[in-house]
Amino acid sequence: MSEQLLTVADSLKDRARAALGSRNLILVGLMGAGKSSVGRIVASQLAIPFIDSDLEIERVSRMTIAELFAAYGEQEFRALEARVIKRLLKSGPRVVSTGGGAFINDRTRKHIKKGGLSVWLKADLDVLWDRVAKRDTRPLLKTENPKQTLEGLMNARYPIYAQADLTVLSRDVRKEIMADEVLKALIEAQKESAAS
Ligand SMILES: Nc1ncnc2c1ncn2[C@@H]1O[C@H](COP(=O)(O)OP(=O)(O)OP(=O)(O)O)[C@@H](O)[C@H]1O
Ligand SMILES: O=C(O)C1=C[C@@H](O)[C@@H](O)[C@H](O)C1
Ligand SMILES: [Mg+2]
Repeated sequence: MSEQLLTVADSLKDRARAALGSRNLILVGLMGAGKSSVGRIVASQLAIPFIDSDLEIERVSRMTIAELFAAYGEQEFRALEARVIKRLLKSGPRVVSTGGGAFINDRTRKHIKKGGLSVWLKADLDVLWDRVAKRDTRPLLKTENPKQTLEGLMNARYPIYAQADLTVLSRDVRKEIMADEVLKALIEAQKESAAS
């Protein structure tokens, strides 16, 4: 990378870090949108801690998400998810990647709205399907026709994800490029709020 390009990359990180301040950045969106993988890169670029709520739930419960769904059902999982996310957002700045259903739950969505700046990674069905079809660990997709189930979740959930503070289109490009797009959206949002 030339010296000039390095400077541009550095200033993107610095400007995004300044725009975030002490707030948390919370990634929301459907399974496969890239919340966990892109969130990790964003946190590393901003040099702040990264936490994935699904992994944190698995750590505190000492069970996998699939085991939690099987043993206690979705409702209990959502209650645990709400408590874990509330706790994770108590201090900042952090990047918190949430599970796909977190923002859909009313209680969890309130914690997220209060706890920082939310970013919806929005992707189309084919991008999501290509990614989630590679692993069968997602309990909600253990159906006769998982692609159709995913489409149903998109239809039901997209109007709710749209309530996030920012939306970034999750395209079929490298995760690093997606991470840069999140940083740019953060800077733009800060500029707009300073101008209003
Ligand atoms: N931009 C990208 N390009 C290529 N592959 C990607 C990209 N983003 C994510 N992936 C891959 O897609 C899969 C799903 O990504 P990831 O686990 O980050 O999604 P998620 O939004 O956290 O999903 P979940 O809600 O299930 O936790 C992973 O295998 C990841 O490596
Ligand atoms: O979309 C969802 O409701 C889910 C997504 C995953 O991240 C996990 O949190 C769990 O499998 C539920
Ligand atoms: Mg994830």
